[in-house]
Amino acid sequence: MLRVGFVGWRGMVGSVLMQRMREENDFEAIEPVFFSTSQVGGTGPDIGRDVPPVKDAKDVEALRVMDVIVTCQGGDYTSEIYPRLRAAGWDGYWIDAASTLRMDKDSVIILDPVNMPVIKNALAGGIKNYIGGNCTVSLMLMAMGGLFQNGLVEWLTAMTYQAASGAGAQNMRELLQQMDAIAEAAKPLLADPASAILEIDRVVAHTLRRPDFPTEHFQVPLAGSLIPWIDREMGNGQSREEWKGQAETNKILGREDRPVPVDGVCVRIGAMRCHSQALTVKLKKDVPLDEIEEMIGAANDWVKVVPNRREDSMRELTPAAVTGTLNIPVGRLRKLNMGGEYLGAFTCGDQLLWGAAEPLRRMLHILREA
Ligand SMILES: NC(=O)C1=CN([C@@H]2O[C@H](COP(=O)(O)OP(=O)(O)OC[C@H]3O[C@@H](n4cnc5c(N)ncnc54)[C@H](OP(=O)(O)O)[C@@H]3O)[C@@H](O)[C@H]2O)C=CC1
Ligand SMILES: N[C@@H](CC(=O)OP(=O)(O)O)C(=O)O
Repeated sequence: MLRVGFVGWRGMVGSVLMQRMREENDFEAIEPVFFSTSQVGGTGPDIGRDVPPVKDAKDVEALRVMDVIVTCQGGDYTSEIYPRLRAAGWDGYWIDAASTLRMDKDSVIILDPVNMPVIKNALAGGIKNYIGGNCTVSLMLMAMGGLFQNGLVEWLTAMTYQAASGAGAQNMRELLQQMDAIAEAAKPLLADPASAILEIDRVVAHTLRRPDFPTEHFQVPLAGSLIPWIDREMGNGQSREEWKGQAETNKILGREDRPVPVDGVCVRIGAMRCHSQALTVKLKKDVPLDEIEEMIGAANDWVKVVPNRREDSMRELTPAAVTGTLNIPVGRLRKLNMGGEYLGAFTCGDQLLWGAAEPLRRMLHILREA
């Protein structure tokens, strides 16, 4: 039985991972050991049976006896502990949610419904590091995998609508605090059906600009607004989130030597945990729309083509419909005015599931079967 160390299981991504592993009875087939940087000696998560007390996540000797380490603890932890572990001779499998090791030549970015052959090749070649991809990239590829599989994508742009959860748990809380502050300010006027809408709007705008509006984590209002920048500046006008689009897509697909151009604008909006994306795809040839829909819908078990109609789009293609599920709806599919080779699409996915925890859970399963 594989001895698997879990680090970061108390965090947001880690909690979703624990929940999914319980749902799929994954703990039955492994010997789990739980680690923490702050709860040493405490009780591990409820997995339906007794587990040993929580161990120190910085104790290299305790980590070294694991066959596999799964970490959702964050990039700083990876940077500190991973090199020490390898330097101590540890030869196990490292499965990580953080971006630190993603682009290393000794790492594979895991998204098995899209790149199982890349993962299998890497396992056969002795690669030991398997890293979850950026949530936006993983969700785009789960949606558009069929077009990539069929070699139809000349280039792709993504205009994103990214949820607060991508910035962390504290940011999700702050989004709700911001919503609450706005609602409180507008309440008296809202209660009066005769109040003027422009007066309500004035109060809301004033509230967003008040110095005591809660912006400790986002730095600016997100509720009632948006933030057109995610992650740090790359120095060429791109944000790091936008840079990951091309870099990670091509690494996942195993085609870094002949990359498909991918670029766009990444924007934070006031959704809780679902990232949405409006995509423009330049196809290599003018393929009929019904064939495109078939390719997209057949690519994996979770993607679903939503008919390009108002009612279906409003009901099925939204964060409200998708949150907490593994579904990847793709809709608004149509040829754009630019010509038959230009495809418009819209997709939405839970960034804590396919965007973070699920590829890690599935990698563990792949290792068990190997
Ligand atoms: N958030 C996201 O959407 C995504 C995140 N990732 C990556 O996953 C990693 C972790 O992200 P995320 O899960 O958001 O991080 P969190 O901040 O939610 O959790 C990280 C760690 O913080 C510690 N912690 C301190 N206080 C608490 C508390 N009150 N409740 C729970 N944990 C606490 C825990 O470690 P300890 O037990 O040691 O105290 C926990 O494992 C990052 O590298 C991130 O880049 C990847 C894809 C998406
Ligand atoms: N950057 C993503 C979340 C994230 O954690 O990405 P990455 O795993 O690439 O650091 C967002 O803000 O929505």
